[in-house]
Amino acid sequence: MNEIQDKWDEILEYLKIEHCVTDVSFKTWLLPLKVYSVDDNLITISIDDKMIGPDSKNFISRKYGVPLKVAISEIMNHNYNIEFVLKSQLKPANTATESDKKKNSTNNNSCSFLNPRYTFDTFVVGANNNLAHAASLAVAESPAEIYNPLFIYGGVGLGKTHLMHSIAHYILEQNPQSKVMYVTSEKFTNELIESIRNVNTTPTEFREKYRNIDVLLIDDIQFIIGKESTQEEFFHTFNTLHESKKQIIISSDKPPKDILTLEERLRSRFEWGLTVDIQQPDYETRMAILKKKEELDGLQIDNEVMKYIATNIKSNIRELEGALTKIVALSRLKKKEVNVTLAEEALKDLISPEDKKQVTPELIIDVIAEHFNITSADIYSVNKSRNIAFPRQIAMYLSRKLTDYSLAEIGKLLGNRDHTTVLHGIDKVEKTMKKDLTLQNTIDVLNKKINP
Ligand SMILES: Nc1ncnc2c1ncn2[C@@H]1O[C@H](COP(=O)(O)OP(=O)(O)OP(=O)(O)O)[C@@H](O)[C@H]1O
Repeated sequence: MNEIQDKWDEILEYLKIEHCVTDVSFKTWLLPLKVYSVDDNLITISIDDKMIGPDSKNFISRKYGVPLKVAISEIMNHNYNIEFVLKSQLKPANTATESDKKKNSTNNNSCSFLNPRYTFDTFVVGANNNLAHAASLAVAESPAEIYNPLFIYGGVGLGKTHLMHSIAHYILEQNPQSKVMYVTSEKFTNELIESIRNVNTTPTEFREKYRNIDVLLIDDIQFIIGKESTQEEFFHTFNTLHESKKQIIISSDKPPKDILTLEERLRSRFEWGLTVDIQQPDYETRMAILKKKEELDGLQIDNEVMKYIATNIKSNIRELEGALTKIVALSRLKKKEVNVTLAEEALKDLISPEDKKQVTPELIIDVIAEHFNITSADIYSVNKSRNIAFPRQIAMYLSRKLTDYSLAEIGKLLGNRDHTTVLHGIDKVEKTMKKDLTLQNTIDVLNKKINP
């Protein structure tokens, strides 16, 4: 096992060169593969399905199964059989290799969550985002030298987080020692609240964590609006980092001048560097983004279907990508080929004539799933593990608060549960919120995401 693990990077590198795998595909498909176990002649390889989706297993074994076997045999001088398993189906204790564990412990304070798919290579540049892209790349190449802070703003789902993660990946690739911290403003607020209450950390530790770094990326700053102590703390964090010539990158849904309730001293600081925006993509860019997703997901979709999606979904790239995923899922479910008729059926709820989004439990569930980094299917399922059960209870609570659905209807939607289960879920969230300020903050953020 150890021998194979030691040579794993070499095996992947061999495969990359021998099969002319592009950098993007290599990062997306091969780097997340880890040796889980070696039993006699069988190597079990885990796939990080949370990062690249459960469908990736078929694709990876079809496309890379044989080349990987050959690469192992070349480097190890021995023939092994291989099998792929999804990481989510493994016991947590077994999933991390020793080197993973080491990496996690040393990187604890930096980028605990960076999506490996969000890199400059996978970011499609169009007229709507070329300035934001160029500024982000410039900052990634020369942190704290040109634009400090870099302030990126734009509407929902237009690529702000993707660009921020790209900057973080790039800086870490160039300089792995660099202390890069990516955080949402919600997490920043929650950690501050916890530190004030001495839960998990103290105020001094909190300050040290955020002030002793080289690069701070703070996403969705609009969620600290109206939170006075968070604004105050962030003001001091900003000053300390800026004075010591550390790079700060901020994202928001609006430019600083339009964030009306933002304290003046923070607003003026946000405008010290460069402010760039991301607009809605034009038709050509939407097509290019769909093509990129098709390539990354190993799909082959009829061009007419791509045109149908790009013509009808204009304002949100997350929805554009989601539309493609929905069509593919429906085609698999119904065992029908992907064509425009199927696309019309799959997207009938998404493409509404008034183009006005209604708040429904389904929308609430999608937002919650994305927020907690689980899937909507998890929330609908019968899975009772805590990391899913609690977001499900939040879905019950918000569905009741924000829609006209009855307890029974919400229960039916959420895995055919009884109305008393829903009532219990709502009660649990309400009671927890009374004593837990971080949950109050999270619910507040979710509310704003659902009703931007
Ligand atoms: N130019 C692009 N090229 C490729 N993919 C993109 C591009 N812009 C956005 N995406 C994809 O669209 C999805 C949504 O993007 P992202 O999460 O970065 O948006 P956001 O602006 O941060 O949204 P929010 O306002 O909800 O925080 C992601 O899957 C991202 O990879």
